[in-house]
Amino acid sequence: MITLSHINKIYESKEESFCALSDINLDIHDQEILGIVGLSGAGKSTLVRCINGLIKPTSGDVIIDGVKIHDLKQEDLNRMRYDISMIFQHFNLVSNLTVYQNIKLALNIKKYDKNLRDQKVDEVLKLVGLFDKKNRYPKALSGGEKQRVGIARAIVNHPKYLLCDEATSALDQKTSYDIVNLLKEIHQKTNISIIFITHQIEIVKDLCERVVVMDKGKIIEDRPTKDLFINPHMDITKSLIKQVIDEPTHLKNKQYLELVYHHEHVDDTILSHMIKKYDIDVNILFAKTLTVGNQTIGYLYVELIGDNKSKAIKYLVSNEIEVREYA
Ligand SMILES: Nc1ncnc2c1ncn2[C@@H]1O[C@H](COP(=O)(O)OP(=O)(O)OP(=O)(O)O)[C@@H](O)[C@H]1O
Repeated sequence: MITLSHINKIYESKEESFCALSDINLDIHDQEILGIVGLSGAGKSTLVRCINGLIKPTSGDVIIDGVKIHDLKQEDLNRMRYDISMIFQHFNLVSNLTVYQNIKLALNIKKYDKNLRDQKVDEVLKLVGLFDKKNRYPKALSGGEKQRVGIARAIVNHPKYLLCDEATSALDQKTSYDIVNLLKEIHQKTNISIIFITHQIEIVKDLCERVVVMDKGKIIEDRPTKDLFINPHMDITKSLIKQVIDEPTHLKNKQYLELVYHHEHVDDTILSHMIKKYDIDVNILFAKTLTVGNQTIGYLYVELIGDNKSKAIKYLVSNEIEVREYA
């Protein structure tokens, strides 16, 4: 388990001091897939660099499997890093080495004999689907293939934790989802913990069981993914989710209600009951479903017209429909 306890990070320069992380407290459990989302500048990269020991927090502790990593000697910290691998937005491959050699580099830190090395590289190449391209150089690979090499290099030593820093941000949508599916497959086969840092909440929705939202160096929400999509508490989370729902322009500057259907056994006739019971007219503006993990959430955008509007809303809420008013 990784525990972050009261982490603060202040960047000091001659001109100013800037607080990039403020009292971060977080437990990352073994074998979980955790998403860390936030807008640019929220502090995500600083946080990930504290976790892998690349930067030292100004105060607070990073505790990995019971060990405070910033108290370790450099040699012990390096050994600890075998357990924490990382993949990057721009892949960080060595351009004058082949795919095979890039992956083999990661094995140089341990004393494997040549046969075992070849076997391990071949195993991960098959897992990421690049066995037939092992002798290519990075310039002859697509972005998605480069990231597959990055993933293969990161997992070849069987680390316990995989940190992904904006790992899909440089890829198109289809390739991003291919990488997400590959990470899911690796998680299933190896039980590695995955910490996925991104500004793309749509990626997190398919990959992660739990999501932490950061803003201005603080954690502002830490929730199971489905709960976050059903009932986001903070404005930043709401606006991130709205981007995924792709609200049409005709809703801008209009008063409307967002009805969120999430209960598995929600009764489909609730809306028509409400219309009859409270003599309400409903104008349906827009509808959308989102699949979060293996569950579907329905979003319905409506105007309610009638004298019993507030009673009608109470009726919807009592029937397990989340209702949010937008003006
Ligand atoms: N070395 C540094 N010196 C001073 N300020 C820094 C330094 N590194 C980062 N910052 C500041 O800390 C804040 C958080 O930066 P960080 O890179 O962690 O955010 P982020 O959420 O990863 O953003 P992005 O998604 O754009 O990479 C930013 O305001 C940034 O300007």
